[in-house]
Amino acid sequence: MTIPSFVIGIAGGTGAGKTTVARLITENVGEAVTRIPIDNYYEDLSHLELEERASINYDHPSAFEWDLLRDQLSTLLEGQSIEMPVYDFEIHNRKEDPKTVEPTDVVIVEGILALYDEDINEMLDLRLYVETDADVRILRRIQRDVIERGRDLEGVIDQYLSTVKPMHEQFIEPSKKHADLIIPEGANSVAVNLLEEKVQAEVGSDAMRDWERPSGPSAE
Ligand SMILES: Nc1ncnc2c1ncn2[C@@H]1O[C@H](COP(=O)(O)OP(=O)(O)O)[C@@H](O)[C@H]1O
Ligand SMILES: Nc1ccn([C@@H]2O[C@H](COP(=O)(O)O)[C@@H](O)[C@H]2O)c(=O)n1
Repeated sequence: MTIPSFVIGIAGGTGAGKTTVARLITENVGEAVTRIPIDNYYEDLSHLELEERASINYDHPSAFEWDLLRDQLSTLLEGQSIEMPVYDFEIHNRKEDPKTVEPTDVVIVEGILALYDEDINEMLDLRLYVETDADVRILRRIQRDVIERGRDLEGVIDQYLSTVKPMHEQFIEPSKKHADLIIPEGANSVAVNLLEEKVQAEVGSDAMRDWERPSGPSAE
């Protein structure tokens, strides 16, 4: 594999289609891709009761453990494995056991604030922002949170109006200015096909990577 990996950041509002885009652009390259959902880097809140954890603002940048994400991403880019935390949305906390993640040719860092942090942005080779209308996103979110994340309708609506929407406007939408590409309507087939080709090229041609990177082995 190539070191450092080619790193793609995928940001966008809740329900925009980030995970779907990440899945579609990597589905033909097997294990050459590692996905780092930044949800896994929500602060460890084991010291709080479940009820207190449920009322945290999870859309504010302060909800994330950025130092850990920065450290683990750089470790991965140095070619070493990491013990990535794994998040459980039903208990609003990390699961007990982390997951061992090995370095791969392509790494995808995905989450609402994937383009927020300056240091993380510098580690990204390609910055994507998935843009989908707010009404579509909230409808998707209601469906997902109720079916998959053990929430009730009233709670999803309250959370959306009190934190999700205002934080989107304050932090997530403005992070779009860091994007190299904006993908309208999420998984649109033209964008997905182009990005899929890019991912396959990164997995398939180590030599080209070295040409492209000033800091790559051939530049030394
Ligand atoms: N382009 C699309 N067309 C229709 N449904 C989509 C599209 N993209 C995503 N979805 C659906 O919307 C929901 C949220 O998508 P997801 O990729 O999980 O969003 P995010 O990761 O941005 O929160 C999922 O149920 C997914 O299947
Ligand atoms: N305990 C938590 C943690 C996060 N959230 C919400 O998840 C959203 C981000 O995930 P997406 O897949 O939608 O991008 C974010 O908007 C948080 O509000 C939560 O509800 N509970």
